[in-house]
This record gives sequence, structure tokens and C-alpha cells, in this order.
Amino acid sequence: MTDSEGLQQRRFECLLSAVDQIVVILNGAGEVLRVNAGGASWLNTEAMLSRTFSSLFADEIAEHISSSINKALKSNEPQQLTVSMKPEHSFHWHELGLSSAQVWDTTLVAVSATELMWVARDVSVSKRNEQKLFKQAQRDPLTGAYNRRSLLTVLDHSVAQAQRYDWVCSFLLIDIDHFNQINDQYNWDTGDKVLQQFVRAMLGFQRTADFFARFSDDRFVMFLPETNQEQALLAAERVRKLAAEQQVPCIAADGSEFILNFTVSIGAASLQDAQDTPESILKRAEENLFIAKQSGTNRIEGESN
Ligand SMILES: Nc1nc2c(ncn2[C@@H]2O[C@H](COP(=O)(O)OP(=O)(O)OP(=O)(O)O)[C@@H](O)[C@H]2O)c(=O)[nH]1
Repeated sequence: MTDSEGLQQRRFECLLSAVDQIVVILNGAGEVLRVNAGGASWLNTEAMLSRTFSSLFADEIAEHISSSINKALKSNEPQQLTVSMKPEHSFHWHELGLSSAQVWDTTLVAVSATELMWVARDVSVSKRNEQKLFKQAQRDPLTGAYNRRSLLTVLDHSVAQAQRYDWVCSFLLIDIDHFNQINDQYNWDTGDKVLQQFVRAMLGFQRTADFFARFSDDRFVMFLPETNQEQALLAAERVRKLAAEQQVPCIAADGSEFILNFTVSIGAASLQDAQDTPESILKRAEENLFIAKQSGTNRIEGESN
């Protein structure tokens, strides 16, 4: 080895010892020549040597890796791949020490016509945070129900779909009765508990296909696909009863405990014709809700067919 080659080699070793990524050197046949564990202290690097790299992965990832190896050797272009690794889906990696699910951003580059370098960066934390932020953006932070933004997106899509295929669908606009009074008479925390308990009860109650969201302050929308007005009124009655059965454990200002009951009023409306939009259906549901409130609360009001 010349001085210059020796220097290059030392630079490479320094770099390897400093990086956090897993680095695997492969020969042209895809066999593992060398492994640097980087931040993956769990990795049994010895056990990887001489094995065919792609065969360590589950079938569908293995296919991607083999094809990336071919592409990298042919094109000299770095090949990027994000892989989701779960010990239970990846027997070999489990054997190699992987004990929890991880997501890796990987790059495969051809170093020469007969050698490749695979570099994997663990991006599990940032992916988890991304998913958490995405979920948070869809949900109301107090109750965990979907928020108005998610609701409007789902309604736009679902109503358009129902019209295209001539399906029925209905909306329930649900409002907690005298909610302002609950806030005023007790306190805001008590109002929060009512909202939270109502949402918990509704999430246990709805069918999988239904979409339930907090629309505004004490107002919720339940979207019922493939449900006509008659069926919607039956569902509304079940919701009304469910709310009236709730017992919310609360603490009064003097520290004593008490149980609070509440009721809801519901306006129902169903898709009627090709001109109907989520806004026009919601408007009719709102008019019906108004009638239910005016008629004494703890009531449902729908459309006459
Ligand atoms: N506790 C609590 N109160 C909220 C929250 N968001 C909004 N509010 C309050 O909820 C109240 C809703 O008032 P209204 O819509 O008049 O409710 P209401 O007394 O049931 O009146 P109707 O809907 O006409 O029956 C307002 O005073 C809001 O300030 C929240 O997250 N928690």
C-alpha cells in the first residue's frame, strides 16, 4: 500500500468510527464483506459477514435490495430506500440483535464495479414525531375526536362519492344542551369533562364506517354513510339516550364530589339530490337542531321525506 493509499484508508477508518449510521460493504454478488454498527450497538456485525445481504430481509424488502444492487452497479447512481423493520417480520435481523421496530433511510452506492456500500440511518424518532404531528393536526386536543378540518375533508370526499354512486348518507349535528350554563354554574373544567366523557362514549358507540368529529365548542357531527333519514333518526335516538345515560364524576368548588348528567339535542339531515353539498346538508341539520332546541332540548329533529 502506498503512503497515499494508507492515508485514504486511515481517513476512511476515521470516518467509519465517527458516523452513527450502519455501514455495510458488499461485493458485486451482494455478499457482506464488512460491517460498521455505528449507533446500532445491538448489531452483531460478525454474524453478518459472508452472508448474502438481501437474504437477511423479508421477501418484499429483499427484492428491492437486490434490484437496488443491480441498479447501483449499472447506473453508478445512489439508490435510496426507506425500510420499516420489525423484529417479528425480520427473523434474521432479530437474530442479529434487532429488538424493536425501526425505520431506516438507506442509501446504496457502487464504490467500484465490484463493491458497494449500504448506509442506513435510523429515522424512527423523526418518523414517530411526524406521525404524531399528523395525528395531532387531525384531532381535537381536548377530546381526541377528529377536528373540524378533518371532518370537512371527509365530508367533501364522502358526499361526492355518495352522489357519484347514488348512495344515501346522513349527518347528525349534535349539541350539548345548556353547555354554557354547565361552564358558568360549575367551572370550565367541568365543561371539559362533559365533552371528554361524551366523546369517549361516542367512540365506543359508533359503527366503524361512521365518522365522528368535534365541529365547534359543544357541537359534534356524526357522518353516517349508507344511512337514510329513517335510519339516521334511529341512530340519533340512540345517541340522545347514550348522552342522557352518562354520569360525569365532578368535583365542586368546596372539594365535594358529585355526578353531573347532561343531555344533547340533535338535528338530522340526509343527502337529497345532485345539488346537495356538505354545506347545504349541514345547514339543514342546523335548522333541525334549532327546532329541537326550541322544542325543549333533549330531542331529535329530522327531515320529513
Ligand atoms: N369547557 C369548555 N367550554 C368550551 C370549550 N370550547 C368552547 N366552550 C364554551 O362553550 C360554550 C358554548 O356555548 P353555547 O353554544 O351557547 O352552548 P349552550 O349553552 O349549549 O347553548 P345552545 O347551544 O344554544 O344550547 C361557550 O361559552 C364557549 O366559550 C371547551 O373546550 N371547554
